[in-house]
Amino acid sequence: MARKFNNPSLFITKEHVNYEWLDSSRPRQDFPVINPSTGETITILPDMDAQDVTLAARHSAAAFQSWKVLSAKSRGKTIREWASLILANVDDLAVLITLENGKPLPESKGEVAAAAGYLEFYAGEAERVYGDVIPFSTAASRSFVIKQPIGVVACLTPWNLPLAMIARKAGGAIAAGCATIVKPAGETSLIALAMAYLGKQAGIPDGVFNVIVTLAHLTAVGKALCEDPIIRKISFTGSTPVGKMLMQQSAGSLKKLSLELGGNAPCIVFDDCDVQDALQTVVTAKLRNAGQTCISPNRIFVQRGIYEMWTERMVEAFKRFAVGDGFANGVKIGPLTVPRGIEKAQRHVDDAVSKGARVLLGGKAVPGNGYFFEPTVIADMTSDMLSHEEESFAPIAQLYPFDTEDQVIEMANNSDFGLGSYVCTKDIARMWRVAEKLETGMVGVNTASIASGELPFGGVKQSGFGREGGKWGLNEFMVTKLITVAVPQE
Ligand SMILES: NC(=O)c1ccc[n+]([C@@H]2O[C@H](COP(=O)([O-])OP(=O)(O)OC[C@H]3O[C@@H](n4cnc5c(N)ncnc54)[C@H](O)[C@@H]3O)[C@@H](O)[C@H]2O)c1
Ligand SMILES: O=CCCC(=O)O
Repeated sequence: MARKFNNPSLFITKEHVNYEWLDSSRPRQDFPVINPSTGETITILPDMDAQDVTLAARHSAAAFQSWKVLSAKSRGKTIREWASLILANVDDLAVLITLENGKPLPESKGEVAAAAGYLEFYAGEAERVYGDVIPFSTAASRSFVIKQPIGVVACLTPWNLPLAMIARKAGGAIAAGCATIVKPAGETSLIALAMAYLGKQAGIPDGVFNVIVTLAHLTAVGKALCEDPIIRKISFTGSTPVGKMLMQQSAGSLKKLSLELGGNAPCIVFDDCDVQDALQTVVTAKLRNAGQTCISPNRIFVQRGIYEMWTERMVEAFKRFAVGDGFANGVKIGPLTVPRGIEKAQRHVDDAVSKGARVLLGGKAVPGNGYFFEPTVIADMTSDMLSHEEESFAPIAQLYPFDTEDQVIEMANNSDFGLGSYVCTKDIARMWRVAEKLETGMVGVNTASIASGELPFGGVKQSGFGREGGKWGLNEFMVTKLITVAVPQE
């Protein structure tokens, strides 16, 4: 392992994965964590399995009993300390993210800051979980509604924002008074283990934040998390097929679920927009994390009057984004995190070309050991193409011409998915009309910054349900209880 860490304890190897509840003497297979820039093994970790889920769930249930009775202020103090430690270790954590996810180091540092931001927000918001007093319909009783933590929560987190998504899920759950079992994507396990280490240093009690790392036992671990009756809630970010499977597997134990599934974000560029600003917004949003975010503009609709000019300028802008190892200076686009991402990107490009689209830039994987895909611009997309149906999750801008507002709303809503969407226009009335008609959980108007601790993140249709962030996100980890008190009249 060539990278030097200021705090070497954050690089957790097989030997250090040794929780109180883990039976370390039981023989386990190992799995490699791979650097997607080089294809090299960063380290190996123990491949945990369904038995470990059972043990972790029991341990969490015990920890929940003492964590839930603390005041929100007291829990918040520990969570804020956790956020401070995360910020204090930003350089090392960013190295871990770049090592296993591949994104450029400055972007990884941004993700560390975002993760701390989620924790800080939830730490404060938990102090504002208010109840209700119901106006009485009979003089003989009074009714109150309170919120209580739901119990043990399983957080299944993705590889694209491997630290921020843990903070957005587990941060909310823990602030609400729950205990958590985090199952990160196996490809990005190291950052989850580092977060657990810092949580312990901050004073998060044993059992409140557990991590199960696995690659080979993914299916069995996912099933065990869904079926264990101790676990009361599943919060998942990932693909729609996996989300549906988890929902089916959770039916027997009737768990509450939040599913943040794939998107297929429409981005509508009207000819009255500020082209320079819009271009910067769309290009930045598209190429963030090499196009691997669920709110990446996937279908970019550009009004006919500016279509050719926009297309040319987008190509020029994409050419300025250097592709390479996320540790190299000046690199703006790292590799795709998983090799299957390359296959999907190529499938989308080839399908579009076969149906008449024009590739204006890129269009291929970069030869070598890393999982790099060229920044790609494709013009003249149509709704019969594969990437109109599903997100590409790659640095590919897909451009569609359109003529009228009504036409583009129909094109944008012609999707099974509904997570993020974007509108670029200077016309305020149009902004409202279009934003209200788009069938998505979130709309960015002249901005792509739509994710932050205080905002409700989530989708509709096949993009799932439930929200993360804000009071909505906290509520996902709570149950509503009615208390009615008899008040006999004299
Ligand atoms: N919403 C997001 O942020 C997000 C994140 C990752 C992938 N995706 C989408 O999914 C597509 C495919 O990515 P992939 O090949 O990694 O997808 P996948 O469906 O194999 O896995 C997605 C996530 O689900 C987890 N997972 C898979 N099977 C599971 C199971 N049986 N039980 C529990 N967890 C399980 C994985 O660890 C991973 O984190 C991407 O191209 C993208 O469109 C979306
Ligand atoms: O990819 C899913 C989450 C994207 C984000 O929060 O910015």
